[in-house]
Amino acid sequence: MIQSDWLVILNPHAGSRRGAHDKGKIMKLLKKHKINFHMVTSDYPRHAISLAGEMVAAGYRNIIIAGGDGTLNEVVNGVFQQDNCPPEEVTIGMIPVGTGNDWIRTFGIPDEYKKAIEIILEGKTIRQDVGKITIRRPTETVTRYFMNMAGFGFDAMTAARANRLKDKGKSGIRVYIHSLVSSYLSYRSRRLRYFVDEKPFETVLFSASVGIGKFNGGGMMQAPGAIPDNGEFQVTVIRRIGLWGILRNFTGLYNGSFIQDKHVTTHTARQIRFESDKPIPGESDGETLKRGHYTLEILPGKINVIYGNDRYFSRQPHAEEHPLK
Ligand SMILES: Nc1ncnc2c1ncn2[C@@H]1O[C@H](COP(=O)(O)OP(=O)(O)OP(=O)(O)O)[C@@H](O)[C@H]1O
Repeated sequence: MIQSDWLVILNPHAGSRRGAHDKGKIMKLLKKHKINFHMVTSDYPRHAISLAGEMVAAGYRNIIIAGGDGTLNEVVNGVFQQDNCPPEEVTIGMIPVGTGNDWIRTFGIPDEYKKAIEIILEGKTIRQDVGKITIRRPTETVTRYFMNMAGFGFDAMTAARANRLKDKGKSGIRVYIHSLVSSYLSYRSRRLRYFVDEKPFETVLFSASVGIGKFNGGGMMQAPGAIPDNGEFQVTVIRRIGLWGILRNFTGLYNGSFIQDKHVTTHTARQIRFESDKPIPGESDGETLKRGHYTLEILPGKINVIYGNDRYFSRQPHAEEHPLK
């Protein structure tokens, strides 16, 4: 039976355990705003994947995520791995509890519980594109989905280090700055072939980002041209670059102007494939990926999300409204 209540999936670990600390506060705010809901919590890493699948099977179609980008990523992977209902029938709202909270930046949702809940009540939805990653490894092929951005090379090494710091209880922008500096000291750029809609390119890769949303790394605009409902990724490829090059572009990373640097190439793509002799590190929505050869495909207009403002949308016809029941 289809449930009319909201399902709230709360990650107690998000935001360096802000989820656990603020659980009561979030429940109180939801009740105050007269939102009927059933709350479940993720008890261990990746638990939200199976929870989302089970809860969709139990009839929930409207899901509020109280967590960060990693929790959103897990829930969407759960929605795509089940076959009880098409992802297009699921609507996602976000109460940002994470550290970076980068997905909300493209969707005009403030990093504040009360305002985020008011936006959920307003109920404006758009069907956003979803990224599908296929990782080919010698022993297996793995599929993952993402909602915001995937990164390869330096970006992924930084994300992995940031996750380790978060696990140690560190929080805030310092997590990203610390990870950036320590990754730079140990990272080596690698020769890499990549194919944009099958057109071949070769580079010595420092870092690559594949964006549906524009931001990652706690507010860096790594894919300034990404539009979440236009059926295309924006791909940003940074060639080998020295320390001075990074420092010179640091402000530009936050306002997107770094893409004008001579070390940077951008593409729009429906599919992108990365191949290297030694697999490069990868991440999607900040979650570390297994290493292998990566193929990323865009799945246009696949899941309904509640947004605050539409300034970054294409407003193409497939960005249809999906009224909440
Ligand atoms: N009960 C739990 N104990 C430990 N880790 C958990 C638990 N539930 C979920 N996780 C893990 O918590 C991690 C972090 O979640 P999330 O990404 O939402 O928060 P964040 O890292 O603080 O935010 P952001 O990604 O926006 O920076 C995820 O990798 C998830 O697998």
